Amino acid sequence: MAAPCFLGWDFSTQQLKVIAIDERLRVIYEDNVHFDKDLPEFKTQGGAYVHSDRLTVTSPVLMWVKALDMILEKMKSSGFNFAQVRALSGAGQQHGSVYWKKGSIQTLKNASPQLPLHQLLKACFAVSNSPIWMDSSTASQCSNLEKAVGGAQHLAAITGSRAYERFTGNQIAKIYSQNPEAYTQTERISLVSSFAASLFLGAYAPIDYSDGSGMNLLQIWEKVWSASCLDACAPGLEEKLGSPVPSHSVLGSISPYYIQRYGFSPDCKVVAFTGDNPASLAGMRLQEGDIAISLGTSDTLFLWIQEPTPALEGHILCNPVDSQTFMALLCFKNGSLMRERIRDDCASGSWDEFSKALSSTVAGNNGNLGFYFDVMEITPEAVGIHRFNSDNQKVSDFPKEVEIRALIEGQFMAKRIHAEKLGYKVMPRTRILATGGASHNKKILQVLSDVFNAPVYTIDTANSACLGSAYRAIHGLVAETNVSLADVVKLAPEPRLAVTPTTGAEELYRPLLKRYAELEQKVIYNPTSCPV
Ligand SMILES: O=C(CO)[C@@H](O)[C@H](O)CF
Repeated sequence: MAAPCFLGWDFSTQQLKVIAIDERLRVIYEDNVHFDKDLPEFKTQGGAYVHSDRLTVTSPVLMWVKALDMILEKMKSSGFNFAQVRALSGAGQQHGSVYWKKGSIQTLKNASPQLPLHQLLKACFAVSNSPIWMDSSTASQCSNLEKAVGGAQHLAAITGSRAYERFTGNQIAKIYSQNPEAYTQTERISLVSSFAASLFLGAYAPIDYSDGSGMNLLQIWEKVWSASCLDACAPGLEEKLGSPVPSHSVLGSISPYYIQRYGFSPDCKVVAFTGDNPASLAGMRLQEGDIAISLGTSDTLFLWIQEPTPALEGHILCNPVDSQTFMALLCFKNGSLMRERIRDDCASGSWDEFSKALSSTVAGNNGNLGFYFDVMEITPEAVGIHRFNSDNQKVSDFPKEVEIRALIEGQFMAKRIHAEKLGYKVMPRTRILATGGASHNKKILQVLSDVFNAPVYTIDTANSACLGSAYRAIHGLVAETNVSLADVVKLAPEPRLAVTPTTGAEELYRPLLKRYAELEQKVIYNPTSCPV
């Protein structure tokens, strides 16, 4: 009898990833399908289409379906034994939404194992290009929603966030107003996470509390849909969403399609999928007092919170591993794509040269500060590139190595400033847990450690959302017996200490952080006049 294993999936912005772990939590298989490279027929950039208005951003839903076909075929041809999979769970980029056309439930349920999913489902989506988290085109829907519930702070108090353009309720409202026929033709609306779970379940999977907290629709305290928010977005929405469930829920057994086509066991359980960031929290085994930083397409900061106070900035979500507590999330849209653009422009596309530039410039960059937002930034709302010299004078450019340090110091000072605005205190026991592509670069992590004056740890794999999903697959099988995720993952590799703060870092960055916060007020996007 093959040793049992557990699968974790991550339907992220740029790729689909899978990780298999055994009962001792050792990684026994990893694979991915990169959307741009492996599915060139969709012609995406970074897995998405940035539309000509520079605000609308979508991804083709059939690309995600075809990526799953491809990765399962890669696993099959590599001889992966699907029969050993006891349970699977997964993650999806948050806020994105999928619109299942009327009648699709039958196609899902009766999928013929002779055909790949992308052929079976090609007529199942009322909206072929799903809005995703990088979209900033729903400002009018956001103001309508806030007005309907009594203002931004009220909406934050109910749903954990004020209205954000990328949040799903506002995206649904836009589709309802601009494409009413598609909305009428829609029998089910999924998040990317619950859409992915539906593919494995062969039925519509429910939205989990944690990813559902990223929609401006869920009352995060009672964990039910807010009627006033639903009504403000579109009619008949509750029926299209279905009821939300705790993130550790076992949704059922895997669909017969996978048993017949790939040899999965009929006993393989599907555990609710969740958002990529909540799954990362599980993958990094975040504890209270830690700050987790996911350095991915977007840079995301998140912390474990017992008693949140929702604010006009950042987000409070239901905690994916303990539905009695919460997590706080701060998203910085200009993350790895911004770092890659500066690497290309200032370090001839080489991370080695990029790192050398960080080594050759002094901490604090002689007072030069920069704000780097190629796309409309979320935290704060600002766009464009803004450089200031040590006298706070705006300058049009920096020498290449100064530009590189200004980018990295600016990105991390913004994170500390906005985390402390959420009421987070960097304390002596604070650990920074870094994951994502840039967490492999020690020079970048050294700047992070110095700006926060805290040690930085990394986990063995940058795929924390994937790993967290595999951990949650195991946890789902025992959660009803009140076993905590921490108990389930105690055999997992400990986070590894990567760097500690340079002596004097706190004194050096304290005045710079103050200047950065003041200058940030000057670059905030003000639609009535062009930013500074
Ligand atoms: O918008 C975000 C979180 O609010 C991003 O981190 C997406 O989840 C990335 F997929």
